Amino acid sequence: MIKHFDLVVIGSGPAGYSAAIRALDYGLHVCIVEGKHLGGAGIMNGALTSKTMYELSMDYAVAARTDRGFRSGSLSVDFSEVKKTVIRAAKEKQYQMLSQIETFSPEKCENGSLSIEYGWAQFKSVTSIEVINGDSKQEITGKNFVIATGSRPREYDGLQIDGERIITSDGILNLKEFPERMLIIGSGIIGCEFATIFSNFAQTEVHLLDRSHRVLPYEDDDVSDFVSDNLEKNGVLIHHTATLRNIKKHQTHLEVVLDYQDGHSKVIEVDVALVAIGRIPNTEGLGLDKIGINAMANGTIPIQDDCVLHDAKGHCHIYAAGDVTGHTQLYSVAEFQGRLAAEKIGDIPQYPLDYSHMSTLMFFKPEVAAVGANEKILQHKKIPYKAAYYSNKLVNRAIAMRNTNGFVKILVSNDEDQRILGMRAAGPQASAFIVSVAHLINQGNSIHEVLKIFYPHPSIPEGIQECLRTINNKSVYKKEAFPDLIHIREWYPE
Ligand SMILES: Cc1cc2nc3c(=O)[nH]c(=O)nc-3n(C[C@H](O)[C@H](O)[C@H](O)COP(=O)(O)OP(=O)(O)OC[C@H]3O[C@@H](n4cnc5c(N)ncnc54)[C@H](O)[C@@H]3O)c2cc1C
Ligand SMILES: NC(=O)c1ccc[n+]([C@@H]2O[C@H](COP(=O)([O-])OP(=O)(O)OC[C@H]3O[C@@H](n4cnc5c(N)ncnc54)[C@H](O)[C@@H]3O)[C@@H](O)[C@H]2O)c1
Repeated sequence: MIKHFDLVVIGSGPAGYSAAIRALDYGLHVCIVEGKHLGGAGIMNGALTSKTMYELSMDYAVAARTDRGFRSGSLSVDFSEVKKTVIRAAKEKQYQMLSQIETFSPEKCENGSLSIEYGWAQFKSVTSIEVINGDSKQEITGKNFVIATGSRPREYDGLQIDGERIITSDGILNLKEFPERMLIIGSGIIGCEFATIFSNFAQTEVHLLDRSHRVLPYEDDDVSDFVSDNLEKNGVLIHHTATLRNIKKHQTHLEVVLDYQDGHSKVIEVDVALVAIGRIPNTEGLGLDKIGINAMANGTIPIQDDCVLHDAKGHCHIYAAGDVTGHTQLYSVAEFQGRLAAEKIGDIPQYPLDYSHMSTLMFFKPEVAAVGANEKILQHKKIPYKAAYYSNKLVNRAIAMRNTNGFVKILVSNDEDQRILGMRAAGPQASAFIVSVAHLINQGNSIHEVLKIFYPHPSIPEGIQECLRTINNKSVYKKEAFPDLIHIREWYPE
C-alpha cells in the first residue's frame, strides 16, 4: 500500500521535527521518516546527551572543590551510572516527542496529523520515496518534502573507527568505563567540550590534539587562549601544532605517534581515541539524482534564504533544512530553518533568516557564549570597531559566587552610532544572558540603549553594562585603576 501525505519530512532532528510540527499548525498531514534515533543529533549522541554529561561533570567538579567552606566526605563516580542518567535524559525528551506524534496521529486528527515511519528514505522520483527498514520496503508519496537528514562525524583518513577504542562522538555511550587515558583528535567545539567533561570527572588523563597553535581556530585569539588555559588548569594536556602520524592498536592500549611542527615527535599510550574533526552532511544514498539536485563537492545541499531546492525543471516543492545545508551546525539554526521551510510550504508569513545575531554556547569550564561578530570576522570584512573587555573579577555577583573566572568582550562599531556588533562572554550564566545581546544586535541598538536601563544587582549581566560604559569613560570602575581587568582596543582597516 502506498501512503500519501501533504508533507514528508526526512529526518527527525531539530530541523525535521520543527518543520513537521509547524506544518501541522496549519492543517497539513505530515509524515516524518527517521532511519535511526528520534530527535537526531539534537538528542542522541549529540546536543542533549553531551549536555547532560557536561552538567553531571560540572556538578561533580563542584562537589570535588575544597575551597568553599565545605567538603564532601567521599566522592566517587561510576561511568555506567553516568551513562544511565544521560540515556534517561535523552529518553525523557524522545517520549515527549513521541507523545506529541501520538496526540496528533491520523486516527485521531482529521485536520492535520502527524505520522512517523522508521527506515532510511531514498527518493524514487520528485513525488515519492522508498523507505527501507531492514528487509522491508514501503513507498511513500508526498506533495512536498523537507530534507533534514543532518550530519555525521567526519572520519580521519586512514583511521578505522571501531566504536570501542577508536570512536567518534557517536561512540561515547558505548564506552564501558571511564578510560584511564584518552586522546581527543580535533580541538573544535566537540573536542574541547569532551575534554572539559572527561577532565571534570577527573578519572581520565585527557590529551587534546590541536593541529594549530590554538584551540577553537575560528574564535579570537584571546578567547581561544582563555579556553586553553582553563582546559590546562583542569588537567588537560594540549598538544599544540601536533599531527597524528598513526595509531597502533595493541590488546590493552593504543600507541599513538604525534609529529609536531618544530620537527620533534612523541609517542604516547592511551586507552581510547576520540575523533572530533568536524561533521559531514548526510546526502549519500538519498537518491538526489532522482530529483535533479546535485550536492556540492562537500556533500551539502545548498539552499537560498528560503530553504527551497530548485532543479533544472524548476520543481520547488522540495526543501532542505539543518546541518545538511552546510550552514552553521547548531540546534537553533536547524530548528529555525525547519520552521521556515514549513512556513514557505504553507505560504504563511515567516521571519527571515538573519545569521547576524546568531548565538552559540560552548560548554567548557567555565561556559563561553558567543553572539554576532568577533574580531576576526570584522577584520575580514574591514569594519572598524572598538573592543571592550571587562573582567568578572569586578562583578559583585561573580565575587559572591566565588567564581570570577570570566569576562565579557563586546564589539561596537567605531563611529558615532556605536552599534553593538558582537559579544563573547565567559563565566557563570553566560549562556543565559547572551540572548539579551542578540536582541540588541537584531534591533540595531547602540551602547546608549543599554546605558538607559537599570540592571538588577547583584547580577552577572551588570558586567555588560559596565563594559559598555567603559567605552565612553562612564564606568564606575576605571581601566586606569584596573588595567588587567578592563581594556579597550580600537581597530581600523589599513
Ligand atoms: C556531540 C554534539 C554536541 C552538540 N551540542 C550542541 C549544542 O550544545 N548546541 C547546539 O546548538 N548544537 C549542538 N550540536 C549540533 C546539533 O546537534 C545539530 O546542529 C543539530 O542536531 C542538527 O539538526 P538536523 O535536524 O539538521 O540534523 P540531525 O539532528 O543530525 O538529524 C538528522 C536526522 O536524520 C536522520 N536521517 C539521515 N538520513 C536519513 C534518511 N535517508 N532517511 C531517514 N532518516 C535519515 C538521522 O538518523 C537523524 O536522526 C551538537 C552536535 C554534536 C554531535
Ligand atoms: N555547544 C555547541 O553549540 C556545539 C557543541 C558540539 C558541536 N557543535 C556543532 O558541531 C559541529 C562539529 O563539531 P566539531 O568540533 O567536530 O567541529 P569543529 O569544526 O568545531 O572543529 C573541528 C576541529 O578539528 C580540527 N581538525 C580538522 N581536521 C583535522 C585533522 N585532520 N587533524 C586534526 N585536527 C583536525 C579543526 O582544526 C577544528 O579545530 C560544530 O561545527 C558545531 O557547530 C556545537
